[in-house]
Amino acid sequence: MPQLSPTVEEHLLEWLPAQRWFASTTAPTELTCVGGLVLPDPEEAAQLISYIYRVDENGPIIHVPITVRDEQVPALSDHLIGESQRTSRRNPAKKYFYDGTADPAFVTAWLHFVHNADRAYADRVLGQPAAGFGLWPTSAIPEPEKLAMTIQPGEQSNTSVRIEGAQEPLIIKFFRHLSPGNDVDVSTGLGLDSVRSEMVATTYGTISATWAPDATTELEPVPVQEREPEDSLDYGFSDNALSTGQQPVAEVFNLVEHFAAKEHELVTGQLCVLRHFYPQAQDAWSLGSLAAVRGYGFTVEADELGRTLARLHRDLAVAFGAQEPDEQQRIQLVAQLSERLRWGYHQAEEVIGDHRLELEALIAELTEIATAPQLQRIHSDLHLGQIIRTDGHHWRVIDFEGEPLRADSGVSAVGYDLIERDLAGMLRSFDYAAALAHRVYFADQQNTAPALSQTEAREWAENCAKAFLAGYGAESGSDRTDFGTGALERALLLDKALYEVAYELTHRQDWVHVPALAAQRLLAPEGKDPAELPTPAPVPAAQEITE
Ligand SMILES: Nc1ncnc2c1ncn2[C@@H]1O[C@H](COP(=O)(O)OP(=O)(O)O)[C@@H](O)[C@H]1O
Ligand SMILES: O=P(O)(O)O[C@H]1O[C@H](CO)[C@@H](O[C@H]2O[C@H](CO)[C@@H](O)[C@H](O)[C@H]2O)[C@H](O)[C@H]1O
Repeated sequence: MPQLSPTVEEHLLEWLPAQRWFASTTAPTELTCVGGLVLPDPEEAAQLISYIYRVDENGPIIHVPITVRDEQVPALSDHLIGESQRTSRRNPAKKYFYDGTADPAFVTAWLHFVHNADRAYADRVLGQPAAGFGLWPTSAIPEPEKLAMTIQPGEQSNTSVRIEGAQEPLIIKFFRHLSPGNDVDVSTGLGLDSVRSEMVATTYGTISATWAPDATTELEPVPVQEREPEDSLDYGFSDNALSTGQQPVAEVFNLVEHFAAKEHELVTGQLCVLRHFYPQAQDAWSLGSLAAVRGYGFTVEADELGRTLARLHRDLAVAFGAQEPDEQQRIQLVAQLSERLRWGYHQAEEVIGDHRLELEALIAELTEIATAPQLQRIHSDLHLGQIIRTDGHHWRVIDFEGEPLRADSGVSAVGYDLIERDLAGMLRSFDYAAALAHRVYFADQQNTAPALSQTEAREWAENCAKAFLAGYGAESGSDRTDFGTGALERALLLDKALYEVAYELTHRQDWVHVPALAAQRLLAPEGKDPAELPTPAPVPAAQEITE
């Protein structure tokens, strides 16, 4: 059997570190295929493969859709993963590997798999349409040539693809880092849809898949090394085992046998979520940071954002329930928060300096809290970038996946979490927008835009925070004006700031000073003016602002 040289994995080991979503500080050395899906290409122009890989021996499980083509596609040149040569002397043709999320052939096949509620590999991979998507006529999904699709730009943890030209605009988020169990982004969207919440974009479906996370033997889901021309089948891909029922389970994909043999090692999770897309949407980070950089106020919007969050919390409580924590839950909650604080502090100490005593004093205060607030499903990684303004005036919340650096995010040890965590997330975000404005000011004193001095930046963030809390209070009927004064709220603000330091150390080192300064302030010894604390090094380069 001819092989391809380099192999797809060799290409991916080079390609992955350059992908924003891959987010690893160390280069991967090994990829083990632990699951996947081969989709049929009706035009038979490409092999459409969704690989599920384990990175290195114990690394993350990642999802990598690719297409394999015989010829280069100029329109996809920015998404070429690599090209390989067949090792066959008789037919040394080339193969081109593309990022499947950028290839209309792949995306169309993916949409059909969800829409048709297709099944593969003895039902271990399932297309699951929701909210009537399965009732759309097949013709509502355009042919690949007519599919207008764009990969969402920006700093995403996954890969989101906007689709226009279908019956309705859609957005598919291809999850990149997979976790077993019900994906919290998918389940939250479905739960909110079930109570007809207007705070989110309608969820249209998902694909569930099974993989063997600890597989020691490489699965061979995809014979990228095609058969010799004289073999009875050219590729073997056209007869893969999808629910179309035309073909028997293909021997080309050994997942079924592997699954049967190693049932105990299998886990199931989701590969994507499909939702309604709002083409004119603007996210609150773009709007807020632009306002800050221009020196405009943002309090009207901040008030609306507060009201939006209150409505979201109300709908989440209706969809998933809420409860007053009992004594055992209170203890568990404090223990979990303390653990998170220590984790964050450990990550951040090098940047923020020694504040161990203040941290332990805060943790001691936490244990004194007699009653904890209500627990319910929350957003859990809320910031300005997670709220979009649609239809000119309606705010909706997106991306319920939790904090990407935490495995337990979104659903705490007690099942639910504190709404105050979301409030803290938003206050931190106003601080970031203000810091961006100060950074532009600082980086370019000649800047014609009226960006903010440090004092003005603080004021801008404080005004936004006040308006946001007032909006939240008005809509929810609970006064939040003194948010941030109690131990629990200070702990949640600190928890977020420490997490952000860890996040920035991994992703954007030139932002680290923003949460680091906030953490220093939150940990400032009582009576000590935070301004006296050491200020992290200034950032020379201005962040590009897009309107
Ligand atoms: N339904 C939607 N309509 C319009 N834009 C959206 C929608 N969902 C997401 N977006 C945009 O796509 C981007 C990526 O979505 P998000 O769910 O935050 O992905 P990630 O988990 O990769 O960060 C967001 O910044 C947002 O601007
Ligand atoms: O949107 P994600 O789920 O990928 O969230 C992660 O990335 C965010 C940055 O894109 C990060 O947010 C931090 O930076 C924002 C400005 O870019 C700021 O508004 C947020 O307040 C700040 O936390 C988020 O923490 C991280 O989980």
